[in-house]
Amino acid sequence: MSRALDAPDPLSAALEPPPNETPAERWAREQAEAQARRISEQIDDQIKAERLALKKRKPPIKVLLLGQSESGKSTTVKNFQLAYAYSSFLTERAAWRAVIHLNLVRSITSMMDVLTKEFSVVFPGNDLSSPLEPEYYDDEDEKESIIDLTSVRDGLTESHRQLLLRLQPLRRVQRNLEKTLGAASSEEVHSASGSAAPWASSVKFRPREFAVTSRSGWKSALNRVRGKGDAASAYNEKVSMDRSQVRPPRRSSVSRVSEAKSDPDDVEPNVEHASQVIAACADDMYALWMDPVVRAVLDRRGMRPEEGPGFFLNDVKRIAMWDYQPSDDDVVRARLRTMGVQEHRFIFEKGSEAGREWLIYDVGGARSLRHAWYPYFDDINAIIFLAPISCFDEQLAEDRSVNRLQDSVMLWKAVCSTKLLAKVQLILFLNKCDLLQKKLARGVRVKDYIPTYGDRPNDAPNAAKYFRQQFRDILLRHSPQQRGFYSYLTSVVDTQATAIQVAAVQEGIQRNHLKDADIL
Ligand SMILES: Nc1nc2c(ncn2[C@@H]2O[C@H](COP(=O)(O)OP(=O)(O)OP(=O)(O)O)[C@@H](O)[C@H]2O)c(=O)[nH]1
Ligand SMILES: [Mg+2]
Repeated sequence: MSRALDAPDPLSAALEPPPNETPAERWAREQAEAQARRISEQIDDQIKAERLALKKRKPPIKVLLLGQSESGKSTTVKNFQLAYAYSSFLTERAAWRAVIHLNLVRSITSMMDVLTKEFSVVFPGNDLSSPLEPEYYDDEDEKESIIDLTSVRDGLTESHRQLLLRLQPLRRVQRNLEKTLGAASSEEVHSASGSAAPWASSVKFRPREFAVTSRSGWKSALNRVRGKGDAASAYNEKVSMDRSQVRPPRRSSVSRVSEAKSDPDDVEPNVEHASQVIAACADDMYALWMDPVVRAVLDRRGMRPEEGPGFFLNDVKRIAMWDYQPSDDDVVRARLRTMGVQEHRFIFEKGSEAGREWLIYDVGGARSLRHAWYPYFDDINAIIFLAPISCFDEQLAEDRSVNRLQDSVMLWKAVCSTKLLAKVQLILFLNKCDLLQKKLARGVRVKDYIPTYGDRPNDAPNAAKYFRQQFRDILLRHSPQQRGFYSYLTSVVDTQATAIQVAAVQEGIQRNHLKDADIL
């Protein structure tokens, strides 16, 4: 035992200063040791602070946007982006150009479809067939539809027929843009539409079981065209000097546009080519939209592009320009369908909630996509439910036997009565008030579609009040436990008015969340 104590301790031996250390060496060694100690203490402090911050970190507030297709959910997300994440809004803005071009072209081709039906086949293949060379057209379908335009009716004249002929290349542009942007750009409705609220009629749904979240949101569609917009504007700058010489797409100009296509090996349809054709068709698109005879035909057929999604015809000249860059308002009004469930992150930079993260989930509203909602119900703080109240006289695209307002009401009732959502704050946006106003002003009567409306005045304030009351009654009657009714009359394409409402909603959700967390 005494021998063991007498033996040199290997640890202290290792820490001992070297033998024969000079005073200068000793000073240097002690300085180095002090510095090492300081660094080690700093690291310890940092680790402690990080641990503390992790403990204190506020959990994100999660908000789910619900409502039928075209109710305005994604447009509401854009309003949140404008208010709280403007830099990410700006980053995406240029990429919306292709979507806006597609929206514009689709309005024109839908009008062309209606007008084409107005011409009947009287003399197929006679002298009135297309004045343009057959090889001008890109494919057989286009040739067929042209040859059918052989007579005139209802005030439509030969000049209208010529206009339609010159606009034919837009059909190919539409197909190419749809192909480039992917499934979200299509408004195609699948026949197997499903019920209003699939989770309410089935017991097989379990929270989070099938959750598939795309963090990128509409970015996946926009990313396909990102960068190409920049290339397009560079190219457009180059050719804009020559713009006065570019005629509407008669054979010569279209072939010139085709030649302008970047690379013969590039088999991908591309947005640059689309914008060349669109620019070349600008005057004809404008002429078609402004033509009183055409408007009368559309009116008779009950077609109102100005009340539909992605309406840009009033801005055709600006949007069809070579160097067009979307404005904030253009982006808000652009229509791109949501597929699946998309997550948007916001981090608040100012105020007492600085650093708080918000997750906003935007869902696809078509009936066939609603089964994907349920997995998000178990872990959510608030739901913003969008009910477009201008749709009282319209049918669901996915099931023509169902009135759109009726579908919203069924959906609201299902959301209110879902037990899993009993404690979730519900905020109702009675949306598209601007369209409601226009519709009633042109004489559409609510009571013709909603008999219970009775003889109340047929104006927007009274109709909105009545609809609000109906939604309120459902919430009170069907909620599993008592909860407040928060509602807003909105037109979410009006970014100024919506900014105020979005701020109120954000504050309301936050207050409710803090109250729940027993902080207030
Ligand atoms: N005039 C008018 N148009 C609106 C309003 N809200 C939305 N829109 C337009 O309606 C179209 C559809 O809006 P979205 O926000 O894409 O609809 P959504 O609910 O996300 O639709 P899905 O993604 O299919 O579920 C867009 O073109 C919007 O610009 C509104 O209050 N007034
Ligand atoms: Mg959407």
